Amino acid sequence: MIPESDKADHFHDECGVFGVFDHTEAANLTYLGLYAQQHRGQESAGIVSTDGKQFNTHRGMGLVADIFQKSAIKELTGRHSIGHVRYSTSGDSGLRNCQPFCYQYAHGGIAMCHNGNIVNAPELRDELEKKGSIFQSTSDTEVLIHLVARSPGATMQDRLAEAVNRLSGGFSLLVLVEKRLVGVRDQNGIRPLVLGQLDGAWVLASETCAFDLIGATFVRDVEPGEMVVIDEHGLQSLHPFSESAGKFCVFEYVYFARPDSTLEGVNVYQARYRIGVELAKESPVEADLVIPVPDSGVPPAMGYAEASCIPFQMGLIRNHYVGRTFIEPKQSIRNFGVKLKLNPNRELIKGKRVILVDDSIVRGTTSRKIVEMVRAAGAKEIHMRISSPPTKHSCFYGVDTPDANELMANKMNLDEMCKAIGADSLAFVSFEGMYRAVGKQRSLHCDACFSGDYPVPVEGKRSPQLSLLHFHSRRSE
Ligand SMILES: O=P(O)(O)OC[C@H]1O[C@H](OP(=O)(O)OP(=O)(O)O)[C@H](O)[C@@H]1O
Ligand SMILES: NC(=O)CC[C@H](N)C(=O)O
Ligand code: SF4
Ligand SMILES: [Mg+2]
Repeated sequence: MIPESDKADHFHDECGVFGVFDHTEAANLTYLGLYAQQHRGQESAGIVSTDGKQFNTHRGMGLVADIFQKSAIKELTGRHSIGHVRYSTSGDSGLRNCQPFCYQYAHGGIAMCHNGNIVNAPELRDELEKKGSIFQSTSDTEVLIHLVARSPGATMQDRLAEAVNRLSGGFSLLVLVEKRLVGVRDQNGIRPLVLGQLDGAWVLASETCAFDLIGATFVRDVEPGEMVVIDEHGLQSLHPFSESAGKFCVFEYVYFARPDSTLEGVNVYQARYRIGVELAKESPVEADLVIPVPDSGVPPAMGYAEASCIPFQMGLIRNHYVGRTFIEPKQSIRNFGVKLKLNPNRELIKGKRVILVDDSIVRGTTSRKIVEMVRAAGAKEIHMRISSPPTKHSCFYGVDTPDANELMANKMNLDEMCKAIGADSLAFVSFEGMYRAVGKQRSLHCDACFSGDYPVPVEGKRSPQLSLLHFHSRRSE
């Protein structure tokens, strides 16, 4: 298990969901859909399937390929299935909080999973416990299941709509009942959810890269505030929430989503590349090489290099067989972890003025180490260029982030940050440049971690990470 104190070193990927209705290979497809979305969460994964009567569940800690052996998938019978890869934001990362959750209630079996964060989950849980609810986990998802179970609504859609209307936060969720698959995107559409078709069956996923792997056709994004209900009669689109034009997370384009995904009509790779172009126009500097910090820095560095007519070179080589830096247990080892993961190519760098391009500076641990390594490899000058505005605030909508006071840009101005990471110059793309590159109006996006403008109120909230745990340990003191 990942020690909680060490998890929030960077902004980390969120969760990924996948669902399929009425396909002979439902569980296999879900396995592949999760496999393609592994980048969105590596702590745990799970699949629930049903034949319309009985529900089957398999969940485990770790990576999709390790959790699901052939035998486990064989047990996941039935033509309908949902699955989840998790990076925790509410509740610890243990097995009890793995998704999907699957329960029996007054109306039969119900399974549920989501990507996002229910900001008012602690308050709702408190209220539910006072009414007698007993929880098996510390996850925010379980709060929603209780709300659905207690709802007096006549149909599943009514019960779910009533429950979801009580939630505050950002979430894309999948619900599987005996003969229905439901996908819901919160009214701001903060987290992604896409709809596709395969062999006549409907599929839902966080990102289109999941459809590419299984050969499904992308149909459309689920709209902000939309509930799609899929059953034997087809797909029904409902809008049970108050209208909103949407506030899709702009960080999906900057970092979280896979570059080969297209979300809300924008290809992620192209958006990143164009941010690099904007960055080069806004913050040019004379240099010999443009070097990306792999992997996330590659597309913006390519854009920067093209726009500035400075050669692009892979001056930092990444070892892809090393675990992500955030799972290292101690600060001393974590620093060592950066060296394990990235190694400068001395022959390229020696005596050169280099521009390093990365997507974000969060705590600054990575950037500081990289600048140090590149300097030690003989670089004459190091100019750091970042393809997002300074990250000054925590995310409360499904992304694991450090407390705001641990974010470098929250405490320091540009000059201080430049000094702290040891670069010769430092520049971030502007909000205008980022949105020009994305090609959408700023008002259609959440950019709270850069601007502090939270589309859903978060007053009085601590870091979203472990909010439920903190809440409960405080209460038991
Ligand atoms: O605030 P810092 O400590 O400087 O960290 C920021 C870096 O961490 C993340 O990359 P990560 O190493 O997780 O790998 P990735 O780019 O391949 O996802 C992010 O993309 C930045 O590159
Ligand atoms: N990153 C996420 O989307 C997490 C989903 C949910 N809040 C959990 O912690 O399980
Ligand atoms: S706060 Fe940042 S990471 Fe969180 S949803 Fe908004 S833009 Fe995305
Ligand atoms: Mg990176």
